Amino acid sequence: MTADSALDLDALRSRVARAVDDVRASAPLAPAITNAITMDFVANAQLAVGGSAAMVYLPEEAVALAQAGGAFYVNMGALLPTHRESIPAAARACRDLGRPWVLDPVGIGIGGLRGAVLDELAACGPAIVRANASEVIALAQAWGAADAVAGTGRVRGVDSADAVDDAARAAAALARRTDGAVAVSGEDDLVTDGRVAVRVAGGSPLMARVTGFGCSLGGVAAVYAAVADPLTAAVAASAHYAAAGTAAEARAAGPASFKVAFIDALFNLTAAEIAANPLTIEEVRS
Ligand SMILES: Nc1ncnc2c1ncn2[C@@H]1O[C@H](COP(=O)(O)OP(=O)(O)OP(=O)(O)O)[C@@H](O)[C@H]1O
Ligand SMILES: Cc1ncsc1CCO
Ligand SMILES: [Mg+2]
Repeated sequence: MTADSALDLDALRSRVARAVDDVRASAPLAPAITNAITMDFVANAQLAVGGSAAMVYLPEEAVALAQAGGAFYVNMGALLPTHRESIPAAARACRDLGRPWVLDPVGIGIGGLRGAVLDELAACGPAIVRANASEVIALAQAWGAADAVAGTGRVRGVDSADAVDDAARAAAALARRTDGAVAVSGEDDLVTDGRVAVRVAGGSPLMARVTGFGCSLGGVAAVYAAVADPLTAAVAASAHYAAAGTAAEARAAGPASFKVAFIDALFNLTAAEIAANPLTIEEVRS
């Protein structure tokens, strides 16, 4: 491994620290179509890391914000009829503008509308897919990116039924299919561009006891995608979340106070502290 190799961990940490500084210096707008359950958490997390938030429902407004923003976030958590038009419209606008966008295919497999929308998104190349293990496996299968995968890809509502390691092959295949990055969340996160796999440790089990940590992580990944390449942006978001989760756990009495301490930690951690979060990097063997 050489000093300037893509596998060089010090270089990756430097890119993460620079992304943190760049977001705080430029406050990029990362507009979102996202679910109403966790919308408040998504917007507040985007603001706490230094970005800017704006949520819309309507197709025309989604296209306008795709033009105005540095990157766009699409979260399919709880679909309404308008999302049949607005989500593909936003994704197509981003593709045509060359604007990075982030997809969280929450609850893939529930009902028919999600499948119809995801079929249209397959041609729009998300810069980052951010999801839990079962959702990553299911999306890789839906988009024809993985023939033989471990795990079930069966989502239990919006929670994962699979471990992060079970989604590793599907994530790498999906990243090669989208020519972007895929971030699988869980106890340790796995971020891959199909060539390298970065593991992000740290965080807290309390992050799974509050709804919206994954949704808001996707919104923060979009903020970082406005200033950095997809792999760096996804690692920066996961490392920022893990470091903030570790810090917040030390102050929390339970899930509610943990969420408050977590948003404070997103805001207060230094770029060096975020870049120092436990990371490993390895080559993907296909
Ligand atoms: N046991 C754990 N230990 C450390 N970090 C965790 C743990 N469980 C989840 N996390 C972290 O919580 C965040 C969200 O991951 P999770 O897999 O719970 O997302 P999700 O299921 O999509 O969440 P949601 O749909 O509720 O928004 C990630 O940053 C992940 O690293
Ligand atoms: C609980 C829940 N239901 C639909 S979306 C969502 C937020 C976590 O994904
Ligand atoms: Mg989720």
